[in-house]
Amino acid sequence: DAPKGSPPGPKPLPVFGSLHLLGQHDTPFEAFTALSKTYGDIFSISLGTTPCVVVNNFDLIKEVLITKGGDFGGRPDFLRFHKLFGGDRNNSLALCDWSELQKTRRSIARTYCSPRFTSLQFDSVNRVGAEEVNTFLAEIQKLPINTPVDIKPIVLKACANMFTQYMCSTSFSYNDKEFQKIVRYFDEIFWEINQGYAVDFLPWLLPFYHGHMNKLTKWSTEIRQFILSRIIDNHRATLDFNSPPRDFTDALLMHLEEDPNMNWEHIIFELEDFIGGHSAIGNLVMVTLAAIVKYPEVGDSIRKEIDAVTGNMRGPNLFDKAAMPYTESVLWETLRKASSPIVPHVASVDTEICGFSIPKGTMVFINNYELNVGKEYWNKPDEFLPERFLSPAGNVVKPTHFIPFSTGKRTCIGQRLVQCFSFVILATLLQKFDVSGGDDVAARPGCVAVPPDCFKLILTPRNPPVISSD
Ligand code: HEM
Repeated sequence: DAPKGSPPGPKPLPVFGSLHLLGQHDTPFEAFTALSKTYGDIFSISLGTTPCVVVNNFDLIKEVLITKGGDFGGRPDFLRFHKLFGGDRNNSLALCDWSELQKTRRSIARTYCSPRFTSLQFDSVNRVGAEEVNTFLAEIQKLPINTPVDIKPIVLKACANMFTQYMCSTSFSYNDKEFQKIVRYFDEIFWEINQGYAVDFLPWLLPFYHGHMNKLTKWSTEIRQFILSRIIDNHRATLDFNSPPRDFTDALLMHLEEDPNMNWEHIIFELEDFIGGHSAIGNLVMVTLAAIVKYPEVGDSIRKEIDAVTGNMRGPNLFDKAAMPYTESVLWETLRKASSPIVPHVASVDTEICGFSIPKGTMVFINNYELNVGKEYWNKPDEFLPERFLSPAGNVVKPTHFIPFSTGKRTCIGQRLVQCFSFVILATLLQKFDVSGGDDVAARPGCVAVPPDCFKLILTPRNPPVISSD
């Protein structure tokens, strides 16, 4: 086929490009869907002076992420990203460009962050999850009942301890002031990463963001100090190179000795990145609870499943997940409706998409919003229907175009931990409590984050029936 040149797209304004077009919708991804109706499933758009391409259907998305994944392994060069990672975004696993180092970092992480069902690590995830939800429940039970309470900090602390216990064999008291502060900073950063800022594309606005950028540096510096003094120092002092690694932290420290391409900074940043993953799970749990408040029948169906599986003689655990497909499908439906954006990719070479030429450096937005809520892909996409993920036989089935964790070489490393820990927190909470709330209980479209200070929830203790689970 003859080369098609650049993809069509709106004519940019000087300096601002087409940034103004994104402001006309609730989320940039809704704006992309609207523009695709005019310009087609692949179009060009300048954001500030950055040349970008947006791909809007599953075939094009597969071409970028899988078939040509090697050509699109870069990430945007936003100043914010540098600020969060010690001045260099290549310290970050999610925001770095593709490299040999990234390949190594992903492979060290795989055993721990994507534990196989029958592995020792999976057993450890289950044990840590079960222990931590007991502490979590004890904290929740201290809260006043039948009145709105701020449960997000408690959910986040439970998630943080699940991560630090699993990855670093260390956990913290919920009353520990330093721990509380660090959990809050991680959550601020998660919220921050989920926002788009004009300064990302208009770097000359930087002077106006001076205070903001300093805040980012402060949060990340304090987190790093905490991880060093409260986690790593002790591991280094007790590391035994002749024994197998006790956890992910040991594995990283041992790798440092063996691999001349890894340095001390890489280890700290990798650990920080992974521990930070807990905020994503805490926020996902909050977004799921918001859906349960809005659709009480969803909570009732989850409870029916928990009561049947546990007989209410014990708390739910990860080995119950296979027998609780409805509860799992609620999490998938939450991820679909939340439609969390895929981090933009960047072309690392001159290449093509669908015959259109894409010069090196072009930023590529993957419009997964369309995949998650488009009428061509889903029946009644606006409704919250977890059943859509259940087969007639009652098993969880996900359509291939549903990729909330993306796909290809930069796919999310934490997805299995997300599925494990969010399941166990949600099932434990709903076994013991009815959850309700006021009109402010809502999640934003196109975002799996809720603000650090978010809605409160009313927890009413249940007296679950004891059911024979024979
Ligand atoms: C609600 C939960 C989460 C969602 C929806 C989510 C989704 C995603 C998505 C869409 C990407 C981008 C993939 C791409 O660019 O093609 C990503 C990357 C990534 N995620 Fe997650 N994620 C979640 C939680 C986590 C957790 C808990 C961890 C850590 C344990 C984690 C670690 C990562 C890493 C390291 C990357 C970067 C991979 C790379 O660029 O090579 N994520 N995630």
